[in-house]
Amino acid sequence: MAHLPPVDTFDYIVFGGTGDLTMRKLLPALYHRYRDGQIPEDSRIIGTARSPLSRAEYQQRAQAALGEHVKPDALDDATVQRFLNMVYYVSLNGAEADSDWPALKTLFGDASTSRIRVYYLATSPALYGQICENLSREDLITAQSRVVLEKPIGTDLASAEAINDSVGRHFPENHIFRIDHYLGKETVQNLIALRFANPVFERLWSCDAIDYVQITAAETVGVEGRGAYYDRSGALRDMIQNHLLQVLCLVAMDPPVSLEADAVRNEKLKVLRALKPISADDVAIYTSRGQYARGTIGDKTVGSYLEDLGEGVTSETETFVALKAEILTWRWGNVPFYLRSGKRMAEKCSEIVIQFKSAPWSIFSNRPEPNRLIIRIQPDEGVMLCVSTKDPTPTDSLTLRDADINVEFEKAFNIRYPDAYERLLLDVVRGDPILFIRRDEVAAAWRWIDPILQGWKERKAPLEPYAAGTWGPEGARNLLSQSGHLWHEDMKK
Ligand SMILES: NC(=O)C1=CN([C@@H]2O[C@H](COP(=O)(O)OP(=O)(O)OC[C@H]3O[C@@H](n4cnc5c(N)ncnc54)[C@H](OP(=O)(O)O)[C@@H]3O)[C@@H](O)[C@H]2O)C=CC1
Ligand SMILES: O=C1O[C@H](COP(=O)(O)O)[C@@H](O)[C@H](O)[C@H]1O
Repeated sequence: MAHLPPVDTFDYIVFGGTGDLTMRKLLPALYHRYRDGQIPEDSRIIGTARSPLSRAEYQQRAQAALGEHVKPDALDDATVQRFLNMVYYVSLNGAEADSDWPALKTLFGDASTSRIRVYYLATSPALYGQICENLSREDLITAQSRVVLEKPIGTDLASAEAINDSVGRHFPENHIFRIDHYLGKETVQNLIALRFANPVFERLWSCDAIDYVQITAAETVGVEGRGAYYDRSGALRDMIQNHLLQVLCLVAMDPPVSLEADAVRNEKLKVLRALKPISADDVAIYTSRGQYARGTIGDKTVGSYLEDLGEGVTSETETFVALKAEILTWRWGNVPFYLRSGKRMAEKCSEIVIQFKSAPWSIFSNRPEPNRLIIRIQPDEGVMLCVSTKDPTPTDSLTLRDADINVEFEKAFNIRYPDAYERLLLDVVRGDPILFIRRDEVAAAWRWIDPILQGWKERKAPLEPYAAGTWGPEGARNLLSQSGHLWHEDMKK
């Protein structure tokens, strides 16, 4: 492995330290970076939550989480023990002024104020403002402090603005890191390299050559233990408002003048602001929403969303959304961007499909299929260009056959692909905001999403059931077929 320069010593204070995200993603990510020598031994990871746990009990939970979420070949006892030595716990209600803030203060002790302090808010966003208020009142925000906000920030534009105002009263914008883990995925970052280091693509990257774009994030899991959160959120707020719109921005933005964070964010913002509004009255034309019913995934029969929520529960929350977005710019005139995301779908797969226009004329006995560029975000990260080649069968005519130019990154570079959080957690310590979302981007995304939510609330588009293990409801197919387009559904191709 190449030498990875260590970051400066830090204290990472995770509010929501006993939660699903911390156990499943944050601790394993920090472990991997520690194992690769990027985290100095005198750094500390301080979990906080209301649960009354001793440090030893929290370390046991952390150890169990590593056992469950880190591959065995990356776990060795000595490294795990040294990592656990960095782990602390403070029982604290982040939302209450009279909670045990002195315990946190004592833990900081007389550590130099030049030590980097990261407050990671992995709780409900409704608590972000109060936590920051308490940190400020307790004088725990130093010049070297940063705050990380998990998504989704708010449930609409008004609540997002209120949260951003309340956090912004205590942290300057350049110390606020709004995380979107899709931006930390290698292949999503690779979009910048693919587009702006390879003129062969960028020259074709517009309505001149591109027919339509599809961005999919499909999951086979249901809501698992997160029903209480998810039922108030739904797929549009959980996945589209943040992850898929961010991916859309990277696909659609103009070349930034540099890789300086604001240069990139300015270009993304232009895309968000150029999205054609979908009014509440138009949701039936531009969107499809669904909720999973019982079905089969692989050879396993799984229950419906309502069954997953619990007996006797009713809900109109969407677990699937597809929509047709349009970007009102010269580059993207008349190029639909189809976005879709759902739970309990046929396969776990996130990908971008760039569908090029057909050849204007064919001299062959069969027509060439239009070229298609598939950027696989996960799993099997890679890029595949589908081209027409000569069929090698010795017939009397020159006929065409489809073939793929396929690069699988993990194989090509012979390296374990890091989880998105591994990159992002250390970027916060480095103070590098390029893969984090600026406040105006959050607002622009909600401004576009709000009327869709309103139209759905007014029931202007049906909530269709779809069988678990399929690609979503009929409405999603109709959304494309009316323009003669098809979803890419055989992800292996
Ligand atoms: N889980 C995931 O995969 C993802 C989650 N997120 C976001 O991350 C955040 C956390 O999600 P997740 O981990 O799933 O949620 P969980 O419900 O699993 O965890 C919530 C955590 O917050 C703590 N908590 C609740 N209230 C308080 C309080 N008043 N003071 C201090 N701690 C408190 C809980 O512990 P206790 O009850 O002991 O206080 C628990 O540790 C959410 O914003 C979510 O949207 C984003 C992307 C993915
Ligand atoms: O942010 C979220 O993302 C996950 C999907 O992430 P992925 O990296 O596995 O694609 C999703 O399950 C969750 O509901 C959502 O909150």
